[in-house]
Parts: sequence; C-alpha cells; structure tokens
Amino acid sequence: MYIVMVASECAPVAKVGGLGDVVFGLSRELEIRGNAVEIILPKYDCMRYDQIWGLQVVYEDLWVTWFNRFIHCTVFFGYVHGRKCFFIEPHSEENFFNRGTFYGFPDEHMRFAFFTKAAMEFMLKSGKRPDVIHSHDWQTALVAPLLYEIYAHHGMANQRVCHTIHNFKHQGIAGANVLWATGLGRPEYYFDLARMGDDFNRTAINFMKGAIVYSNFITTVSPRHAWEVRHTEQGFGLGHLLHMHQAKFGGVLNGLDYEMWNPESDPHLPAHYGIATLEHKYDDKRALRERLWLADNYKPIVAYVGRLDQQKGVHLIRHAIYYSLANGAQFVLLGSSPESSINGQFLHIKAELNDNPDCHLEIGYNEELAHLIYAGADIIVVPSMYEPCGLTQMIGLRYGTVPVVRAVGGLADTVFDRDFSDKPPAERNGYVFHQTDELALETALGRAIGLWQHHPDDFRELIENGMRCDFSWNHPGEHYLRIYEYIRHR
Ligand SMILES: Nc1ncnc2c1ncn2[C@@H]1O[C@H](COP(=O)(O)OP(=O)(O)O[C@H]2O[C@H](CO)[C@@H](O)[C@H](O)[C@H]2O)[C@@H](O)[C@H]1O
Repeated sequence: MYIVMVASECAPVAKVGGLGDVVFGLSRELEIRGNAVEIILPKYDCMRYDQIWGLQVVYEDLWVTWFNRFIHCTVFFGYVHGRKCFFIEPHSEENFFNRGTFYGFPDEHMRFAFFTKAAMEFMLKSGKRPDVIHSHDWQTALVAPLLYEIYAHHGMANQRVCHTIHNFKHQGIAGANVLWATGLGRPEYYFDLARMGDDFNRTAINFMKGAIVYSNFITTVSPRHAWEVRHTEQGFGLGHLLHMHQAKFGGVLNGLDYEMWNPESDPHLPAHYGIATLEHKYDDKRALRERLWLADNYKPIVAYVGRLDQQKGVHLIRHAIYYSLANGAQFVLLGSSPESSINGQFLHIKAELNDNPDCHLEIGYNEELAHLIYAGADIIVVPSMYEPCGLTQMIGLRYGTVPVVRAVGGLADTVFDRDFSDKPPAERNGYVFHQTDELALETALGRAIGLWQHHPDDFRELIENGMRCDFSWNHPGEHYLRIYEYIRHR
C-alpha cells in the first residue's frame, strides 16, 4: 500500500511532543511491513537539519492558490533516519514557517491551513496518488474536506483519508477567511453544523470537526480515550459528533519506536543495559547525577519529562517535587511551557530549591537529556488530568523506570497497579491513582518510593515486569493497516 502522512511534526527533525514520535514511529513500522510511506512536513527554519540526510530540491515551482493570488513554494526531499520526507517551503511575505519556533502565533490557523492546502497541491501536481492519506490533529485536519470538496474533482477521486486525533483540546477554530484562502469558499455551506460549523461559535468553522465529518476513518490514540471522548467532557464538545460518526471511529493505542527508544543501544546513554544487565542502569543514574549536580546518595530519583501544560496536571507535578524531597527521594524535571505563567511558576520553584542537592529542574526542551533521565531515574510520574495516550510512561517501562500515573486515557491502558489490579502479578508494572488531588498522588508515589527503599528485590521485579511489556509499533502497525485496507475498499 502507498501511504502519505501529512503532519506538522516528525521526530526527531521537527518534534514538540508525542505527535512527532507517532508520525515517525508509525511510518517506520508501516515501511517495515512492506508499504511505501512518505511524510509531508512544513520546512521550518527551526528544524533539526542535522537529522536530515541528502536534503535537496525536488520540486521547484509549486504554485498554491491562496485567496486570489498564488504563493510560490519549493519542495525539498530528505531522509530522516530512513524515512522519506518532503518539506514544503513557501515564499511569501507571511513568512509562515521561518519564525524560530514551531507553534504559538496569532495566525496559526492560516499557517497550517496553508500547509495543508500546499501538501494537497503538491500531491496533485507531482502525480502522487496514495491509497491512503493519513492526517494528524487540527493542524492538518483540512486534508479530508479539501480532498472531497476540491481535489477529488481534479484527479484524486480514489484517495482515502484516515485522521488521527492526538489532542481534542486544540481543534482549530477559525473564521470564514480560511475558507476564502483555501479555495473552499461558500461559508453558508461549510458553516452548516453537519459540516464544519463550530457548535459553540456560529461564526466559526472547526477544522477538527471537518476531519471527523469528511474522513473515511478517525482514530484517537488509545481505546480508553476513544471511550472518554464520547462519554465525558474530554471530547471538548465533540462527543455528540463522534457518537454520530462512531461507525468510523476507534481507539488505537500508540506504539513506541523500539529502535529509537532502546536502552540496549541508545546513543545518548553512557551505559547500555537490558533486562539481564540491569545493574548498568545504575551507571546511567550516576551519569545523570553528575550531569545535573545531584548528590550521589542512597535515594531513588523521581522524574517528570514532558510539556508543562494544564493537561499534564501542573499542580500535581509541583506537589510531586515537594513530596519526593520530603520523603527521601531526589527529583528531576525536564519540561517547558509556551505559557509564560507556567514556566514562571517552575522557574520560581527552581530558584527556591537551587541549593538542594536532591533536586534539579531543567526548564526547556532537550532530547538528549530526556533519554538520560528516562534511563537514570527510578520512578517517572505522569499525573495527567487527561492523556489521550501518553508516551512517557511507555518510555519509562522500556527503560526500567517505574511509572506512577493517574488512571486516564492511555495511561490506564498501559500501567497496572502493583497492589490493586485485576491483572495477574507478573503483568503489574507500576502505580496508579484516580483522583486529581494531592493526597491521591501521594497514595501512589508514596508506595513506589516505599518499595524502592524497603523492598529492593520487589522493586526490581516490578522493573522487570515493565521491561517485558510490548508497547512497540508491532500491534498498532497491524491495526492501522487493517483500517487502511478497510477504507481503501469502500
Ligand atoms: N522538554 C522536553 N525535552 C525533551 N523531550 C520532551 C520534552 N517535553 C516532552 N518531550 C518528549 O515529547 C514526547 C511527549 O509525548 P506524550 O505522548 O507524553 O505527550 P504529548 O502531550 O506531547 O502528546 C500528545 O500526543 C501523543 C501522541 O499521540 C499522545 O500520546 C499524548 O497523550 C498527547 O497528549 C516524549 O517523547 C517526551 O520525551
């Protein structure tokens, strides 16, 4: 099968969070299974160009209609760790992708509507006719509406769309100008609630709604979250629409790229280890302590790695820091937020704990350090308010770092409490809590720290249970191929 991914991120070249990991990992798995996969991305100025091999111009003159003019684009091609990637570079005064960061601009809808339109135009003009186009999140949610309303009438009638929603909170709410810009036009038609009209703002269209209505199949990234978005407020207003379209909606648990995330060969680690050589994990723990100037004492390291967003349970992350320090553990945090108030909060805590030899907060984004933390830490906390899938707990499991998670979304599908679970003991791999208050977090984190301190052999067994889990792309890859086959023949 021939699949084209249209996305705003792909690890490690353009990654802000889990979306980038999924686009890379799924593409790799599909290729291993004998499919042809290509990825279309914006050509951001802030990409990791050192992660692209053989970058060259492959399509000089792509003209994309935008309002009532044309924007000239150049298309580049390069390999990202073996994946075939096309990068679209527009030349216009809007300067869509040369802004130093990936996201966070007032004209965000225009930037990604333009990218999506350009990706469709590129496929049309360069003769690409994939069996399936796979789009991701609100940024490329207009693929399906553009395909069925415009491009199907210009020679792309046989293409099918699978759309994956990684985060329901950000839906892409915009005014009629997006319709005029992309050539869709006809606001009275698209503002219809059965098409793209936003249910809560009658003067806006909703990109994600467009993807749900027009795509041949929609997935979210875990079975539990697929249920939550239809039955709880986690659908952020789209629950009813998903009910209406539930015949073509499902949850597919994300995988983890087991080549990129492998403690036995990870190039970012000073010491490599596996389940049989776990003692080398402690060399990485030592290296992590050295790198972050932490005391080398007999304490477990509790870690948090991730975006600092309300979604991630900011108040519980903060509490986990103080609770760990007060209960005989060290704490390491790596994260950042686009919101200055959240960053400020953590910078404040960092200043307050500056002289504490058991704590280090790193406010920023650092891929290499993230790998060392997953390997060097003993426990990883993921106290999310909602979590469509979550990759950090899966990385933790792979690296022998015991996850302590809140029972939501993919966290509930992947982590099973050591003491309270209906799973057999050998399948229990971490600690789980349910409520959103500090005490709830303490009940789980306290047990994890306690086991490390008082029952090291049992703690090691828990680590090994986690390392034996298979959260690779193997099963999800097969699942996505079944979905592609299904929509291809309809
Ligand atoms: N400061 C930092 N430095 C280095 N690395 C950092 C970092 N902050 C985050 N990362 C990395 O980014 C990834 C985060 O992935 P997650 O899936 O946990 O969260 P995210 O909310 O971004 O993804 C959304 O999409 C994914 C993919 O579908 C879903 O799993 C998830 O639930 C959903 O919220 C991990 O690889 C992590 O190591």
